[in-house]
Amino acid sequence: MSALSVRARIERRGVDLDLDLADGEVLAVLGPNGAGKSTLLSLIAGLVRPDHGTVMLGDATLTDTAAGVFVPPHARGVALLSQRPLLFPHLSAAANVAFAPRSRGTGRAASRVLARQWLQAVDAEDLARRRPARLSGGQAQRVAIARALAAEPRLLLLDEPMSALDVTAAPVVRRLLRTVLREQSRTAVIVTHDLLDALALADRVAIVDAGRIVESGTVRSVLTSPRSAFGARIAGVDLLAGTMAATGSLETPWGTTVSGIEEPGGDLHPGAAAVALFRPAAVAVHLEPPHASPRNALPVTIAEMEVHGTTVRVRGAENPDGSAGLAADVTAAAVADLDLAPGRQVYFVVKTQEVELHPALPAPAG
Ligand SMILES: Nc1ncnc2c1ncn2[C@@H]1O[C@H](COP(=O)(O)OP(=O)(O)OP(=O)(O)O)[C@@H](O)[C@H]1O
Repeated sequence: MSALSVRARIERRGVDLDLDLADGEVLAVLGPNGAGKSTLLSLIAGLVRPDHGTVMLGDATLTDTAAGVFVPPHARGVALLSQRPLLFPHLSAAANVAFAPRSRGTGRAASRVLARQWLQAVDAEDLARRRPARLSGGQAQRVAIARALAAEPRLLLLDEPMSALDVTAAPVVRRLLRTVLREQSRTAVIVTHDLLDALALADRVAIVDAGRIVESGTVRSVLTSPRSAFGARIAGVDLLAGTMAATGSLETPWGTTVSGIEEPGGDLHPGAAAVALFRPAAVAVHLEPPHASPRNALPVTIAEMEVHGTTVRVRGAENPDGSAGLAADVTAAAVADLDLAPGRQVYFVVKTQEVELHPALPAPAG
């Protein structure tokens, strides 16, 4: 049985989500703005009702539209930590933390003891008497984490918990969350824009795009072998999506053919949805297509160029399907020799054996 299972559709938000989480698993949810990441958390926390669907926490049904079940947020056993620590301004840090056990019916004295323990666990004991107005962003977030944990949730939801913190406070809170999530084997879903969070905190990554989970896997697999445009962008690899035209050959919706090496056992029959992946460092930039060689020559209009140390990343304009333009890493000398500049038409040349072909999820209908 899954620790968490979500199948939920909300028409007006264009969201149709399907997700399972194992006990003790930490899932990082990444995706572009407006993709539906916060909506996913709201569905689990009970802040939003789906039009159709279910949310199960272990064997407890939290939402079931068909059966008319909707457990209110406070009774779900789920704690939500948001970007800004929503502490009660009129209560001290200790009283804020004690509020969680108090509202579950724990006595005043016992709640106070628990609050002290949780503040200790987040290294914020010395802040116990302070009101939120006198806490820094990082300190307030630590207190908010203590309060979330003091509620003894079965599931922790984190909505960009580091995004409102400055550069010195973010690593401290990230480290603290890592300790909390790992040592206590918490089950958690963390929405983030920051790949570092996924690397530091999560076992698995799910990528949400346009209201759907378009990719899910271990942090490593998504970074080394992404299947979605967003996954490719965060992994820093080039990705072209299309369908298999023949063995070892993918065709994009705009008619570009890319040859590559098929994933063994990938079952890439002609017509199958697939992605071609290659590294920007494997791309050479030419002014003319090289003839008669087993290479791909992809026509690209240069959109921008960025210097990274001794290499220059040449980024092509967006692909006709709206996906991110291809990137090539070339030497500064090559940029000078070829007189590369934004607006120039060039060919990105990449050897067949540098291109991996993998099965992809078909594009969502509608
Ligand atoms: N309260 C709301 N009422 C109606 N629609 C909403 C509401 N909140 C979000 N939406 C819509 O639902 C979709 C998903 O938004 P959501 O906030 O879940 O995305 P997100 O991935 O969290 O984005 P971001 O990274 O910008 O926070 C968007 O189309 C958005 O406009």
